[in-house]
Amino acid sequence: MQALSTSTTTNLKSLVRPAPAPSRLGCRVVRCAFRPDSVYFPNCVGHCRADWQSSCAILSSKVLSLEQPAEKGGGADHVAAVNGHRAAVDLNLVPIETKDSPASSVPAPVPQPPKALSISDLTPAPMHGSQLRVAYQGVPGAYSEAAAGKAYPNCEAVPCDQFEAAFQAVELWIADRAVLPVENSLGGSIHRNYDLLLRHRLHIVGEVQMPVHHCLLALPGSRLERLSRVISHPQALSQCEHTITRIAPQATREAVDDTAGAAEYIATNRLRDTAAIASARAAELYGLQVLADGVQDDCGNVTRFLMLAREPIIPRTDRPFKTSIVFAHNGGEGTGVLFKVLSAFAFRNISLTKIESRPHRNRPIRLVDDGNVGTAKHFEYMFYVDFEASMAEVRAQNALAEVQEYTSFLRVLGSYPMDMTPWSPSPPTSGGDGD
Ligand SMILES: O=C(O)C(=O)C[C@]1(C(=O)O)C=C[C@@H](O)C=C1
Repeated sequence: MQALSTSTTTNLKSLVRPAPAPSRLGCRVVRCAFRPDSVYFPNCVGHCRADWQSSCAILSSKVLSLEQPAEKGGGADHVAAVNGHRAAVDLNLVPIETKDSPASSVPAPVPQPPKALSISDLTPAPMHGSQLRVAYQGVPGAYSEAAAGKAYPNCEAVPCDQFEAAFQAVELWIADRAVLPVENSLGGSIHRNYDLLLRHRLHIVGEVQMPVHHCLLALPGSRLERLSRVISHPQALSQCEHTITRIAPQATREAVDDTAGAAEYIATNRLRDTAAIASARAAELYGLQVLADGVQDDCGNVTRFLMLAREPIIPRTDRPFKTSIVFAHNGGEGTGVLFKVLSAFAFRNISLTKIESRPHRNRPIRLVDDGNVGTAKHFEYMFYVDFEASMAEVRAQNALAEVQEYTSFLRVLGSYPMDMTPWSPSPPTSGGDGD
């Protein structure tokens, strides 16, 4: 299957069924300060549907945690019930950019990526029966496709040419879920997806961690010493940097959209001097030979993927949960805000598993006139934090209520079960682990 592209999802907007809106009965309509184009209802929960859902998830979780023991046999996504009350933590504070997304920070691919799928090749999701459709970035054989299969066994994986297309596929009901990488143990964070999480209104409903075992693939008969070029996803290139320098020092590296797409490109264009870093499955799919197996720089190479949906899940307390938030604070509110935020978790014994900062695109720079010493410029940031607690827990609700006091906006991206599957590093093989 060819990959779904952003432009085709945009064209489909007029064809897909819009998400149902919350009832407006009895509510006063007000313009949102951050989003003048949007309306919200002061006596209802949330300024817009996604906020409303996040708030409802928290409210519902409070009801669950107070009134009844959590149900057994979790894992499935449950749609949050609406209870019509105002959230204790108001989550309607995030400015959303309305402009088209800027160009990716990833350098433009040198080889042409696989041709994007025409939208007419996809049936909109509401008609597709019982099989869950899961959008991922890449083409068949990509690690993200494998992650989609791990997250949702027996799903129909829907390839998308860009991360943004995967978000849109879910928003436009072409897919039911998206599975997207956010961080890798060697390459670090996939910043693009952090930015897109904020720009779009999907909810994190789960996570999966996948060991990533890379191979160096080329046309049958190719030789390592004759390679002039190695192409792959930028993350994969960075995860294999030292190994490739060691085994093919003469080869230049070029970034393309995904690992399996690199393999497909070599096969389609019969490129004898080029190799791809991709999975063994990509070698099988595109008829390539494995020149070196296990070319990642460390055998403990693992990528964490998030599962995204239109609806949040109701947080529970019968299994370990993680919650992801994003916040920003006003520069004028004094120093130590980050310290105060972190202490709100520390005092409640809540462990943080990740903290990430990204430029605050709506307000990138703060000017500070510091007495007679001139005007100082500070960069402004959005902070993303993952913590080990469920929003169904009172300590997490209290921590967030406190965080809200220190911040100018705050959004819960999702409260979801932690991936607890046992993991062991991939065995060392011919190519990798040489350092
Ligand atoms: O190109 C792929 O195969 C992907 O699924 C993308 C991706 C990533 O973005 O990190 C996923 C897992 C690996 O870390 C390498 C690449």
